[in-house]
Amino acid sequence: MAITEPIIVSKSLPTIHLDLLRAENDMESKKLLSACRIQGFFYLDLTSDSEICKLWEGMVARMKDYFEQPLEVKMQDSRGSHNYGYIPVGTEPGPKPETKDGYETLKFSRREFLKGSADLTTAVRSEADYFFSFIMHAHTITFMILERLSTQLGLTGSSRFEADHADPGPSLSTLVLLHYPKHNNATALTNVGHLKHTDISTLTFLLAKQWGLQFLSPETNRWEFLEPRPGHAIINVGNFLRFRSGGEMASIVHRVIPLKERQDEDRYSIVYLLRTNDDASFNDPTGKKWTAKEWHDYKYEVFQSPTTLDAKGQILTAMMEENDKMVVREGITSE
Ligand SMILES: O=C(O)CCC(=O)C(=O)O
Ligand SMILES: [Fe+2]
Repeated sequence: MAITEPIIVSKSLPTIHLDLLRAENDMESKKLLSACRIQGFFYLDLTSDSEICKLWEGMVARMKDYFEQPLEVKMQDSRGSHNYGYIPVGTEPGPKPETKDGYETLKFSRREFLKGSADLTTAVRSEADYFFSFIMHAHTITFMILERLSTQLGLTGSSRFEADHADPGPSLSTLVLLHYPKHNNATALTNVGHLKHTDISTLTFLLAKQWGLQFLSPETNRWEFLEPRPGHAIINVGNFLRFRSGGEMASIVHRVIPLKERQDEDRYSIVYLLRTNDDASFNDPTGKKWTAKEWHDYKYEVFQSPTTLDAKGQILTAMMEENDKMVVREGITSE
């Protein structure tokens, strides 16, 4: 896939400044809303927040230490859950035919942390304060972005997006640490990248220093690489924000593909998925009603059963690969 396709780097993503959003700068909030409507992805400049930049470094160091361990040690952290514990490489289908995914993950749900749950693995418990501090930062930033979006749209009271994300209502907000091991030149490429999908989230906060992330640009209809930028997160709109905004916000299909045919360095990405309370509900584009929890569970079921993938593949992309490009294009032409 990577070898036959040209490398196209996206030039369209806007950069939003965290300090201006925090200061409730109206122009910056307007830029934010426009990015969520048109591209569905944007860079968030974090350089004004030395604490989160420092946490990013510390998280990567801890990920390296963790993932370096022998597989049998990491497998002791396997919990058979989508929200906490270890999952080895090759558990889900890959982006290329006949391949499996090329990443291993360690996940922790925010709720398990808040509860002090015994399900948290030893590896997580021993660094609990550090990981929780990262979750709190990522949560506060994504929550603040939701507030700015609600205000820009003139939403009030229980119709504001934050209302569906209130504590202590249970939610599946989760921190996912991903390691894509570099490819050995001698072996067949059976484990590669990350299948195309849209996110089961309201907003996704992603930190990565290595290339690989692509989105299906709604402006050009092409797969474009998103350049990793130091000091910048990549934020994208998830399914819930798209559905709850009546399709006004774009939850865009993305995947991970090595820049060259073989990935020549280890790739580490840190993903915080801000999710709604489990009982929040919405209608999908076909009009079917779902709770957030039902949508989460069903989408994961499809993800993990390659036999139903073709038939139900649209669920993975939230039925949007074709539809949404049209919605977004209409959005652009009507402006
Ligand atoms: O690893 C990445 O860069 C992307 C991961 C991703 O899309 C996800 O976890 O939803
Ligand atoms: Fe994703």
